[in-house]
Amino acid sequence: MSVALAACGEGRLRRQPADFIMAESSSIPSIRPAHVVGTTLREHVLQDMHAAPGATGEFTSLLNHISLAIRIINSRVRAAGLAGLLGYTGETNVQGEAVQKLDAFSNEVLLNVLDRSGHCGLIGSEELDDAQINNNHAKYVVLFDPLDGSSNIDTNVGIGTIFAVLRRSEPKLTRPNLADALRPGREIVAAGYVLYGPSTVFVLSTGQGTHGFTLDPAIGEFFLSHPDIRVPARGSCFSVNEGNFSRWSPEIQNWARWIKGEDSTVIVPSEGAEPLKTPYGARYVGSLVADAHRTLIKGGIFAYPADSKSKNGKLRLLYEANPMAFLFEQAGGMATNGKDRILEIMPTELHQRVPLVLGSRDDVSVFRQFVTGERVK
Ligand SMILES: O=P(O)(O)OC[C@H]1O[C@](O)(COP(=O)(O)O)[C@@H](O)[C@@H]1O
Repeated sequence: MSVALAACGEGRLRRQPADFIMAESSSIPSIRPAHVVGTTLREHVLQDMHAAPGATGEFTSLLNHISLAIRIINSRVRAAGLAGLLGYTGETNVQGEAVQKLDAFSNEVLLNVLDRSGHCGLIGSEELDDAQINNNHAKYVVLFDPLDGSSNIDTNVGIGTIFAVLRRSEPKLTRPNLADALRPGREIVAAGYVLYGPSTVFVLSTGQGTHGFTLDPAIGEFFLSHPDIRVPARGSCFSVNEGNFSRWSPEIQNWARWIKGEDSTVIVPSEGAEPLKTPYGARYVGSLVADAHRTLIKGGIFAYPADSKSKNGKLRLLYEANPMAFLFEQAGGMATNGKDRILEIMPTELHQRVPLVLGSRDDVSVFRQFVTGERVK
């Protein structure tokens, strides 16, 4: 790609992609830099911080440290087969799952970088039995799933990292403890996930909408690519592991039959809305991050309900369901356990599981109507 030096106001010269310059050279003084270099994740978070009264910069620094850990993990995910990071460590984690080398590596990177940040009073990870006290008087709690979609690691299918950040109430007065983490999701101050897919996309919310950033591998920087994501009110795809059908409750089986168009009941999700058109298409990757990302962008519904084998579903409340629910709600979507709002659930354990249903408002409302019996057929 050729570059040229061009004026960009204030008399400074700046390198620009030549083909862009040619198009507008007739009005060099009016070239707007924004066209050339997107907003970086760092700048976006800084803008958010400036909007927050009494901000000290610690929050921004914490998010920048998380972004650093993500870029390190990304570099190894993209070359896992060459870096000897495929396969298992031989250990079993607190979930009873065999730990994969990439799980362990990603966990170590996040623990190391968060420790170095100095901003974490407490850290909780899917790969750690207990929450870790880090810096006694630090403000924040970070809870994460270092590598989500483990069953897809060795087959090069989309995997991800998920995290949530909470602010401790009295960091200067109290020692960090588990109670700092066992708080409802509505108290989250930031949540995000990263999808290591065809490109690396970081979806983040600090409570001012949900935004997506794409990593430019040539520069090693995340740039704003999906500003202010809005989940469509309804979609045309459903995402669930139908292999569990026989274990679902009759209500959820009814919902599945309906959404596949096996029964022709016409459903109008809310007063005055258009009827929902079935059958929906089926999409299921088996990585929460990949299935949730598609649902966030295109709409529709993702569900990992409870079943006769896993009474509370499979996914973990604190570092899978809560961060996803925060991001979806900030994008105008919905997240429920089938009855209650995920972000209202009061946690009792670090690794507790919860049924998770998230997606478009119309689609999730109908799921809830089937589960609550408001709608049988
Ligand atoms: O294979 P199943 O039972 O459909 O479960 C898939 C679900 O389990 C998970 O892999 C659990 O997450 P981890 O890989 O982090 O343990 C989710 O990403 C995914 O949605």
